[in-house]
Amino acid sequence: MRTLDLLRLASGHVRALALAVAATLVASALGLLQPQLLREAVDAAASTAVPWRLLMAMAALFAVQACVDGIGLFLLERTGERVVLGVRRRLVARLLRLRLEEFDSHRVGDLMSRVGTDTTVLREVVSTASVQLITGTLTGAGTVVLMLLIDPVLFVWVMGTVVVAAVVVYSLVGRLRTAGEQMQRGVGAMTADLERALGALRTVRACRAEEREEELIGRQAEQACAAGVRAARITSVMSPAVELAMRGSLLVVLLVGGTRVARDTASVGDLMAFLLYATYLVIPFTAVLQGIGLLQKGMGALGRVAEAQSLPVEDTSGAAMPERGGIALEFRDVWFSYRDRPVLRGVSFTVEQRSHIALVGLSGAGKSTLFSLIERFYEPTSGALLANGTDIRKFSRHQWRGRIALVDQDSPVLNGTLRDNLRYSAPDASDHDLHEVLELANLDELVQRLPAGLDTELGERGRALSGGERQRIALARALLTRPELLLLDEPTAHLDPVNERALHRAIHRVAQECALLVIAHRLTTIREADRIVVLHAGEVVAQGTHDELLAINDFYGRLTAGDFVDNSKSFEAEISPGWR
Ligand SMILES: Nc1ncnc2c1ncn2[C@@H]1O[C@H](COP(=O)(O)OP(=O)(O)OP(=O)(O)O)[C@@H](O)[C@H]1O
Repeated sequence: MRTLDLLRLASGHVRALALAVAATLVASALGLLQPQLLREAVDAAASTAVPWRLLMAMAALFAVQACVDGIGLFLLERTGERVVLGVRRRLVARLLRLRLEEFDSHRVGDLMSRVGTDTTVLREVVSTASVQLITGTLTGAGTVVLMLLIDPVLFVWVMGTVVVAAVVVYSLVGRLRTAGEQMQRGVGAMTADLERALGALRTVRACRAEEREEELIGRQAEQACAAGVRAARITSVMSPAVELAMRGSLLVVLLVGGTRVARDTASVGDLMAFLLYATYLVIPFTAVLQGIGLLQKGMGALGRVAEAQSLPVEDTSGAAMPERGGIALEFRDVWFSYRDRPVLRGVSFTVEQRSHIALVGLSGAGKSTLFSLIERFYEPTSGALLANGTDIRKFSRHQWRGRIALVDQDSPVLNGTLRDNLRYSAPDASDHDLHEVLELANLDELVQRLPAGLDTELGERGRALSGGERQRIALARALLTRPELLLLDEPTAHLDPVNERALHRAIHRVAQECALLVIAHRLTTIREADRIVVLHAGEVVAQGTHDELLAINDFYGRLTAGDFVDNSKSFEAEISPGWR
């Protein structure tokens, strides 16, 4: 099965590979001619003068062999790189499109190590193991035939020792493969942990956890090392066994062949040629051995690459959306579970066109999950989300996401300039559009302050910015697509009162143009809304305006008595199952 996968890897590169293997084979064949010439030269030198022509031919043969060998090697390395390029591109494309559930059950660092380390092992299989196995086998076979032709009796002696080595190798190959697999898994786990720790470096430092992390990641590295050592142990048994067989066979050749020459039953030329072939046999034999070892390691890596390549991706099919004109979104009896844990239970509410709806509820009530369902990161377990009456599952995800925009709580800023960051959602936006949304998000002052304005590099994940600035950049980016439905996760969380008021004005202006669904923690944000949906433990427990809810819902009153973000802990403690 995996061998098939391996062959499939090489498809598309068959010509280049065949050319490379052919060059290496020609080089090997030229090498095989050399002992024949030597034999003739030695036997001729015994009776006549030094045969210069033969010696010149041998020198030329050496030179041509080296050139052809070099060309073959280059072609192979190049093909290896290209095969890996293809694998990496396919893998990256796949990982970027995986269903979000997959990231709940796979570690990002481990997936990354499949693109980096595992593909590097694969390159070795393609560029080294393939030629080692093919040319090693063919050259080995050619050498064997020539040895048989020169002296069959000597050959049988030599084979006796070689068979012993072959049996040792065969018995160890499976274990080498397992060790290779374990090593790659260890490297994957180490990369995943390192990625996690570096991604949260500030927390690591603040918690003084460097040593603990070092210990943990070091342990993963040790596991990879232990598997590597196991592989080395197996190889260390294999290699001396082969070497012993080789040296033994040389001794046998010298002993048996020497006796035969002494008794005049074979010529010195025969013995020298045979001896040279016997030493030459070491090269293909070792090559095949190393090729088998590499192939086993490569199978482990291939397994990991193939597994990542087969993870399910988001379905991109679906009908085109109708012309723009505003979205009215309806949640109709939506149920949803993360794995087997129900998080939303029969949620129903509507976001009318150009309306402004606030979602409130305690931490863990399911507010962000509602956003994930709207973005179609996950699908409801039952029930449906309808846009202007049509189930959103009917539309292509790509088109649907083009009509809505999401500003998350962590508002990530990507690497690059401010302009790159803003245009991330709308690559064709003009500078005029950019300035419009910058003004809307109250960012013009920031642009003036930045040394290179829109072309200032923001650093990885926007480290040079404050939380509020990052949030407003995320908002400006979202607005640039002119969404028909804007999802905001507590947009004023990081803002001071001045900026908060400015952002509220911005939101108010945006709300004239599109529907707004806002996860709100602050009273000021809640009050802005046309209607408030109160969510508790995955259920909509009340809906209405601020004043209506104050009158009818005791929980809502207590929830909004202060800025309940700060008081949520005491609310949670107070709330009993019968609070409604
Ligand atoms: N990827 C996930 N896998 C499993 N459970 C999850 C996942 N994401 C969220 N949950 C769980 O689902 C529940 C609802 O989470 P959600 O993030 O929607 O709440 P929230 O109301 O947005 O909370 P907050 O205000 O704290 O952001 C929580 O109990 C949370 O533990």
